[in-house]
Amino acid sequence: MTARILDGKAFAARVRGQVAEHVARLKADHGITPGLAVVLVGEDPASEVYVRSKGKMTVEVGMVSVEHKLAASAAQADLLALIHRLNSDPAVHGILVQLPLPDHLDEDLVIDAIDPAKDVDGFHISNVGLLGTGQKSMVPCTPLGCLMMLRDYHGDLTGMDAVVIGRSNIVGKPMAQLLLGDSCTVTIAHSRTRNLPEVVRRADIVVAAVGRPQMVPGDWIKPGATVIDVGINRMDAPEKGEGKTRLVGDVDFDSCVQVAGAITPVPGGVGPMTIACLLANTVTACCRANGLAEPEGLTA
Ligand SMILES: Nc1nc2c(c(=O)[nH]1)N[C@@H](CN(C=O)c1ccc(C(=O)N[C@@H](CCC(=O)O)C(=O)O)cc1)CN2
Repeated sequence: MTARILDGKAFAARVRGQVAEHVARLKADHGITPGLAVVLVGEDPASEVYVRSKGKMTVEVGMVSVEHKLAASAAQADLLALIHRLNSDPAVHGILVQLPLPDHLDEDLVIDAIDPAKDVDGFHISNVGLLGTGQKSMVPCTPLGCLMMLRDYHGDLTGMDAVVIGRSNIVGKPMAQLLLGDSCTVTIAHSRTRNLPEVVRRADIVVAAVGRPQMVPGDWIKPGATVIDVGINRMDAPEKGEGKTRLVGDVDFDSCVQVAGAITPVPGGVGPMTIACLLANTVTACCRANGLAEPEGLTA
């Protein structure tokens, strides 16, 4: 058996199309244009690429994009002052601080300075608590994208056994909460989990988010299971030429694709959904701020 490949690039394009339609309606019916502010501190090359893509796609769906670039040496007080300004700017409905931050900045303090209603990353402690208690919240973009893909493929997830490998605040924990919210039986596994292969073999849904290249081999996967690969690991690829690299996920695609029922590739799987869901969250935040109906199918 060869698994069905879940095409995140095409799915993300559809989500962006839905966002664009909603933005057009907000403008036409209410004269409101959603605005997203992205803050980049320093010159991490990958972060620069992601921030550029976010700005470009924000404009493409008809929203206003504001970018703030701070030097790598920026003081915490200056970053917090910028966030406070954005919090009180009525034209800004979503605020995102690109991670990782330089080491001298306190990530928790910075994230918790963002107005929870504008926290389109869903990382603020208030949103974490709301999600954990099953209340309306802003939902982290990558797990939201995974959930959308799973719902699209399976329809109802009720009663399915899901194993999330990885316990990060950004992906593993919120992913587990979302799957629980959809009535899956959820296990969070991690590097210290005993008998990890056996635990993973029980799962109808495997979400791999550990940040270890190709860690999950095909013989850990139950035949027919759905495998969602959140890993984005850049590896040397001398076979492509000197100094060349390639991206691999946290699962060994070549062996897993032979056993799984469905699988997301890397690149082109979950990654593109992250920015699509950021745009979806910005429209949701804008609607909530204005007391308007939220876009259907774009929230958890
Ligand atoms: N504040 C945040 N910081 C970071 C987040 C986040 O959600 N919020 N996530 C990641 C980076 N990220 C967006 O910021 C992101 C990562 C990957 C992709 C993506 O489309 N990946 C492609 C491959 C791209 C490539 O060739 O390098 C794919 O998987 O197909 C989009 C966004 C960390 N920081």
